[in-house]
Amino acid sequence: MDFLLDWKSMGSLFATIMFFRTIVRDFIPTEVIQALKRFFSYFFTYLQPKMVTILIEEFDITYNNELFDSVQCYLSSKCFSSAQVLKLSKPKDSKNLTFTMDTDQTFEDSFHGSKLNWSFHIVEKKTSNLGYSNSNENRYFQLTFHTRYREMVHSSYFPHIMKEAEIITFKNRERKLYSNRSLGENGRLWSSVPFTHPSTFDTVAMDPFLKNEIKDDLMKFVNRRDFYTRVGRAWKRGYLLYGPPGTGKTSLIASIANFLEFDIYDLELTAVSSNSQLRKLLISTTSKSVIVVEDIDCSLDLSNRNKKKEMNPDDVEKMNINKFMNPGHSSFASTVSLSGVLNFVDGLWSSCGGERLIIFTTNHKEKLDAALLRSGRMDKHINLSFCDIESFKILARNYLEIEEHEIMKEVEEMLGLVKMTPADVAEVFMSCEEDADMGMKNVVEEMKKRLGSMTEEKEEMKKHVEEDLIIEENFEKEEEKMDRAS
Ligand SMILES: Nc1ncnc2c1ncn2[C@@H]1O[C@H](COP(=O)(O)OP(=O)(O)OP(=O)(O)O)[C@@H](O)[C@H]1O
Repeated sequence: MDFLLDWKSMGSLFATIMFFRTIVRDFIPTEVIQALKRFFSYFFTYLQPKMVTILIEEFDITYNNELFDSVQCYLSSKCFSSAQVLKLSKPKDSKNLTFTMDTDQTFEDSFHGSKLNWSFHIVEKKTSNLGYSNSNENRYFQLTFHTRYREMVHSSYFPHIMKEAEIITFKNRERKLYSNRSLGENGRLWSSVPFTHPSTFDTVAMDPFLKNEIKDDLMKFVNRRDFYTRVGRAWKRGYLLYGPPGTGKTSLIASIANFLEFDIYDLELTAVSSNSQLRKLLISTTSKSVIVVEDIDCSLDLSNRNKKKEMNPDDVEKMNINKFMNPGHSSFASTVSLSGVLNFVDGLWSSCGGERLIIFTTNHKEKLDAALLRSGRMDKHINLSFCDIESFKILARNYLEIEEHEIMKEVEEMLGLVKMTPADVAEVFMSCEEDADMGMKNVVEEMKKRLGSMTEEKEEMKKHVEEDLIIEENFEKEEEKMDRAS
């Protein structure tokens, strides 16, 4: 019954509509109907939110779209919380797993209170081989947002995405240790392995004040990009680490690279044949890198800037061929000059604005040319010296896991009498297999042994001096006798 009633009311409704439609058609002029239609269409369109859509394709006609990569990186760090289907991967050179959105997935981002909708799509390409990519697919991100956010998206949101992506990429990458020791192999100038040296500012044994000073200096350096641009200087800083062997120069370099999360370029100057090759190597360095030249005094004859190479190019060529045929041979002729090295230190050849820290190490600072040492080239001279009690305590903490010990006072007194490098102390501790008492006892014994041999050496020297004096006296007496006789 209800069913029948329903059908009846439907029929009467339909009849009423038809009746009104006829009245409207017959009695209202067409112009008024058109105007009403326009009004309603405008009214409903106005009520709907006005949206803007931006498409970010992976490849433009001729180039790889970097913004696509930035968006991908940015969204992969965000979409885990809300997207329903995600792809998981581990990119090369990255230490972290990466999530990416799957096809046709959507993600809502919010930025400064505005809602922004992202989706990811793949479509088949209609034309092929025109663009940068050889792939048959066109991958793109679609961003949809209200038109009132147009300006904000352009001026703030995209720059924010690019900055975030840069930070994420930087944090995710595996840092590299680059070395030019395999120069020439595989046609590459640098070979690289992930950088995993464990030395940090906590483990390196040195004066705590100096340590903090270095950290502050490094932080100031990396945060002063605008300053370097303003004053028109290359964004680089030069450190000279000097001191006896085994005092931690290499360990400090590793700590600095770990602290800044920079790559390390280990530049072997003796394997670089010319200034132009040095320039090529430098241009190939990436930003955020530490370029290290160890034992600069042994690398090249850098003591005199004006010294001219007298060898003619044919001799140089012959010697270099000889070196490659016989790697142990010492006659490899490098034409890298001091002025070439100074250009390198001055940042003249650095191709882009990224920050670079140049570190030279030497055991003999006095051998280096003053031009190399002046500030602006070597901005900071860091002296790493023999162990004092502060450095010793850091080593004891690292190797033996102790802060204090009953014979620490004796160690302090002994350190005032004998010279022990941190490497010497570390060596003794290494052999004690973390037995703190044995480590401390052995180190004191080692110091006493050294003190003993120092005393013996002194005695020996004293004896020699006394003998020389006696010989001299005898000689003078003989001369006097001969004078008197004549
Ligand atoms: N200051 C230090 N702090 C911690 N460990 C150190 C320190 N100095 C030396 N060592 C230990 O001694 C070893 C050799 O030190 P390192 O190579 O850093 O010295 P270096 O001054 O660079 O020597 P060289 O001038 O011979 O190259 C390191 O592996 C480290 O274990």
